[in-house]
Amino acid sequence: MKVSSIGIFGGGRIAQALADGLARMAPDELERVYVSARSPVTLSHWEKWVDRSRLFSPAGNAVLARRCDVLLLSVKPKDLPQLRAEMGEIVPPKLIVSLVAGRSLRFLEELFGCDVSLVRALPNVAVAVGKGLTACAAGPGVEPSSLEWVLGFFGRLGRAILLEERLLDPFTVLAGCGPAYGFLFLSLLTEAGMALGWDDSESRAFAVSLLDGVVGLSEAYPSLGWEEFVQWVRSPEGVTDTVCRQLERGRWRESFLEAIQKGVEKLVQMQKEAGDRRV
Ligand SMILES: NC(=O)C1=CN([C@@H]2O[C@H](COP(=O)(O)OP(=O)(O)OC[C@H]3O[C@@H](n4cnc5c(N)ncnc54)[C@H](O)[C@@H]3O)[C@@H](O)[C@H]2O)C=CC1
Ligand SMILES: O=C(O)[C@@H]1CCC=N1
Repeated sequence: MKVSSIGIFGGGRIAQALADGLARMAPDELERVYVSARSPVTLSHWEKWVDRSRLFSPAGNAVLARRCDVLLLSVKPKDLPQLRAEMGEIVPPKLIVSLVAGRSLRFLEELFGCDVSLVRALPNVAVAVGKGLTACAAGPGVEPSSLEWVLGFFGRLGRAILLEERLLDPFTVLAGCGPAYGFLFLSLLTEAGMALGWDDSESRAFAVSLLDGVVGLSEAYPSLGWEEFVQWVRSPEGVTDTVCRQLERGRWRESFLEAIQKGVEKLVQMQKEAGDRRV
């Protein structure tokens, strides 16, 4: 599929992560990007990536929808109907790529009609550094070359995989939201360091080095299970053992797994409220 222009509708957090990733990993791609956003402040951020002539307010959404080959939707789920109305007539061939969490291909098909190609892509913010994890699911009738384009686009920003659509919601909670869980853990490590007497920036640097070491070890010993890694450090009756026992008494594992389940329930509830029948 030949793509000359990519319209990004909604230039917020995930779209800006994409732009940063493109600037690092595929700067040529930014030359064909057009963006619309509601707030002038948001648009002014985009001036570091995209020429001002390619930045639009929502009043330009119809122009963008006409002009661009790929229409990438990155507004909040609740803003999708309004955006659709502003986009006006969509004349095929167009490839619509929706990053919107929890809005099914069926819902999008009802919104945009069945004569456009629809792909859902669920990235995470690590696309900003070329380490994203993005899952894609294609609507019926999407040309293999269009799907290949989407996988290639997100593949340049990390890892891109194809999933059955029914797995996109669990994937959203695990991987789309996942960076937040990692940062929560880093913040906890930092807080612990500060409680033990280091200042904020030293503690933060320790926390990052620690996790970097953990990732390095997991890559160097791929056959070891997570529990084996823990046991490597957790000498019986030792200090790590004492800390781990305390965490286990606080049911931190159960609490985390229950929280993930709550995330899935939240997506289901959001879909129901929007009248989106589940896939
Ligand atoms: N933030 C993340 O890590 C991820 C977000 N997503 C999905 O991406 C979508 C966007 O999320 P965020 O970037 O976090 O939200 P955000 O609120 O930061 O960005 C949304 C942007 O869309 C703009 N917008 C709203 N209506 C518009 C319209 N009619 N025309 C033009 N711009 C409009 C808003 O002003 C805002 O700048 C959501 O549907 C979310 O589920 C998916 C994966 C990861
Ligand atoms: O929190 C959210 O709703 C979005 C979806 C994935 C990451 N952020």
